[in-house]
Amino acid sequence: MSTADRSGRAATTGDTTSSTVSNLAALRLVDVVKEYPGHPPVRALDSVSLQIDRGELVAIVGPSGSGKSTMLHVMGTLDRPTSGRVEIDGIELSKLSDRRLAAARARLIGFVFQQFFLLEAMTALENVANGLLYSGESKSKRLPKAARALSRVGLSHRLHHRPSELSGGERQRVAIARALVHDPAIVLADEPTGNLDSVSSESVMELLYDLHHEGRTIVVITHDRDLAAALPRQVAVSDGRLVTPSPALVAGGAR
Ligand SMILES: Nc1ncnc2c1ncn2[C@@H]1O[C@H](COP(=O)(O)OP(=O)(O)OP(=O)(O)O)[C@@H](O)[C@H]1O
Repeated sequence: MSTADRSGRAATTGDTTSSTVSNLAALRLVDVVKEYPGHPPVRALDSVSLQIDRGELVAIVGPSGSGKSTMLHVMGTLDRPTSGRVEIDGIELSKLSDRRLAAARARLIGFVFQQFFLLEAMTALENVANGLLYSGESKSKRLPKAARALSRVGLSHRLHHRPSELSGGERQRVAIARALVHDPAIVLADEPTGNLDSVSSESVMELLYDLHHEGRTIVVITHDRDLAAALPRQVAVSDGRLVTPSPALVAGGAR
């Protein structure tokens, strides 16, 4: 699906019939609870319902221990909720087998992490092409797509550099290219500027903003209130609950 196909929010925003809400939604959490076992168990997410529409750039913001990482793991299907539903691009993921879930995750979601998670033995081009491994495409198709993704993030002059030969900001751009190369329904970025100096942070956030203007759906998880305040929508988390209700939920859209 093209980037343009993935977006298209503006035309129907405000119409909250359930079919329209589903068509608009890149991601929906419905009554999600996540408990970690223990004595007593820890309820890290407590009845969280949230809709993120296609083309949105959203900050999920909260202090340490509020449940942001747990939410990222549940949204990204890296961890299963104790109860509730997780839908991405209209597909309910909570009930899929582990094998199908891994395939859906690889197709639907792009991840960006604070620590970059690039492979040092590989060039930037190979690292980004790795984002297409699950697509089943041949290497001869993966490499030109990776080169285009690196060009999009301003790194066409660094294709054959290894991560250690790149600056922190450039490494994060490689990671963003890897997250985008398979045209995911949503990009989940966990503290994407957490390891960067202020200049690199600003330029990575500008890139995320540009990608949002091109129609990408991006969720930024952060503890940084200033960074969150600069994004078009903020969802605040406190003690595992949403402090700011999603507008779609207020309108009765997601239940
Ligand atoms: N594996 C686990 N087992 C038990 N409790 C956990 C586990 N992981 C997280 N928790 C608890 O769940 C709550 C939410 O943790 P989470 O890591 O999601 O918060 P966070 O907002 O991401 O914090 P930080 O910004 O410090 O990373 C915390 O009270 C934490 O102690």
